[in-house]
Amino acid sequence: MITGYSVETVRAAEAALPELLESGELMQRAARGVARIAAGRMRERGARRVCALVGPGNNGADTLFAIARLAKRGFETAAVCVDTSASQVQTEAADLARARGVRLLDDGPEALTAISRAEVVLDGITGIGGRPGLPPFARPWVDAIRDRTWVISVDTPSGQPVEGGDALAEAVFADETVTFGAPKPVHLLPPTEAACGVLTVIDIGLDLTDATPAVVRVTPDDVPLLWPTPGPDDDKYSRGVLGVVAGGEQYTGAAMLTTTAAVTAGAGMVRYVGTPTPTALVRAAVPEAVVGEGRVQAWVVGPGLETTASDDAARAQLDVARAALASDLPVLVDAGGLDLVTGPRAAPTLLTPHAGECARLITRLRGRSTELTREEVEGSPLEHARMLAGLTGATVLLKGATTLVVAPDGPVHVQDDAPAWLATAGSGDVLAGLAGVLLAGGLDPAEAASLAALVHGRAAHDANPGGPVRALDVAHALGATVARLLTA
Ligand SMILES: NC(=O)C1=CN([C@@H]2O[C@H](COP(=O)(O)OP(=O)(O)OC[C@H]3O[C@@H](n4cnc5c(N)ncnc54)[C@H](OP(=O)(O)O)[C@@H]3O)[C@@H](O)[C@H]2O)[C@@H](O)CC1
Ligand SMILES: Nc1ncnc2c1ncn2[C@@H]1O[C@H](COP(=O)(O)OP(=O)(O)O)[C@@H](O)[C@H]1O
Repeated sequence: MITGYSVETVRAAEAALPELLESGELMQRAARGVARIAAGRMRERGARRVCALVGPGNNGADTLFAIARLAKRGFETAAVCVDTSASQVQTEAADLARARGVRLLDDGPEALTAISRAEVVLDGITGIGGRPGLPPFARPWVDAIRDRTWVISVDTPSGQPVEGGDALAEAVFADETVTFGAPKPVHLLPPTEAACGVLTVIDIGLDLTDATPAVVRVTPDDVPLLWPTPGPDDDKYSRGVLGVVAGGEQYTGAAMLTTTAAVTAGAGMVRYVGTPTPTALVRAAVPEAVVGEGRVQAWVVGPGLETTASDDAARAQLDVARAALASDLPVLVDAGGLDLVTGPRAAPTLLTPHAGECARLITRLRGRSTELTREEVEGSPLEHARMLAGLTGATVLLKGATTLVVAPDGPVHVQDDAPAWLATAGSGDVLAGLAGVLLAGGLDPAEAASLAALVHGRAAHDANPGGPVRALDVAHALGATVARLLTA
């Protein structure tokens, strides 16, 4: 599991090491880590010239100490500084850098030339003390960086919101970021994760074992710990029966995709409730599924569901969907089912909208005439996932290139496991069946959602490594993917 922490938590962990903090040892560990990564990258790229951008705080001091180390390793070094008399540590760092042969430059044309000639730039303008927005003094510096220059941000890409939020176009977009102690929200959350590039975490000795994370990402190592694996005393009922209310006369395939995924992912049993055409399809293609109502441990309501029922069969299916939502069982609500959500439920609830569905549902629940758009949700996905979780009291899995899982309380879960090939019709139906199995197996909605997103993404890789996938192949791959992750 990868855990990210808020600035407040990281600062508290630093403060718990007063000797290392005051002696400057933490900073030296940070600088050593940056220099090691930068030197390796320069050798790899055959680069000679490196230029540091040095802001006024400790982030700038880290970066000066790091470039002093790079000078000692024989690279051609320069540092563009805003004010090295800003603090004692900056003055010390600047003196050391100068003594090691780093060319220290104030603002001006010479500085801009050094930046544009550099093959590698170290961005030390601001770190965790940075407020969103690039400091005005650094704008010309960042503008002077050429496209082909490799940018390494020290701790955080300067100007981007450290606690996560909208990525700012004028701020730094790094090729890689070297952070200290643990990732911060900016490194793990969309859309700012993209501004960090490749992330390396340097261990500087912070103890965060008892700290509460702000962001969590489930990794393959977690699968054996979290996946509901049957024991010798289990039977199909004790493993969890999943009820699926999906598909209609228009979206017939959704029923088959969701039930296939549920069966392949290892449900004890799947009960399917639908209208005649998808029912016939499920009977033919998923013989393991049991058609009709019965006792279940959790429900998936909504893939391909038509909520404007036009005949008795569709109305009967909708009655089951509404009864599931009114029950005290865990329910995953997807696609058409989201139109049936009216407010909080008492039982565990997982909503799985994509950005457009999220926008529609928020607009309806807020009851305002101003319509929230898909683009607004895509631009600020975390904000809107939180808004929907707040409006419904449910856990929200917001789909997209990066999957966000937001519960009404607790850390944000963020999964980034899928190839872009997974953006294909029907893959959301597969995710619903898979996550439903985990709900029926007793996982809480946030765990079920993030584990499902991980396995869904991995199964897409496994279905056709490096190439296009169809949703049904992802569903068929689930069993082998789970086995691989359980036994790795
Ligand atoms: N603590 C430790 O032991 C360790 C910490 N470490 C390092 O310390 C870094 C944190 O250092 P930090 O606290 O000095 O803050 P930092 O990120 O340099 O920025 C503060 C300066 O920037 C300015 N400023 C900010 N935003 C601005 C804006 N938008 N526009 C304009 N100005 C802006 C701000 O101005 P002010 O708010 O005072 O007006 C202030 O001058 C951390 O990221 C890591 O690299 C490591 O060595 C490991 C051990
Ligand atoms: N660019 C992308 N990269 C990786 N996965 C993506 C990308 N775009 C969408 N996805 C994933 O594809 C799935 C699409 O779901 P959804 O939009 O509900 O499809 P459908 O309703 O057709 O089944 C989600 O799991 C989503 O997270």
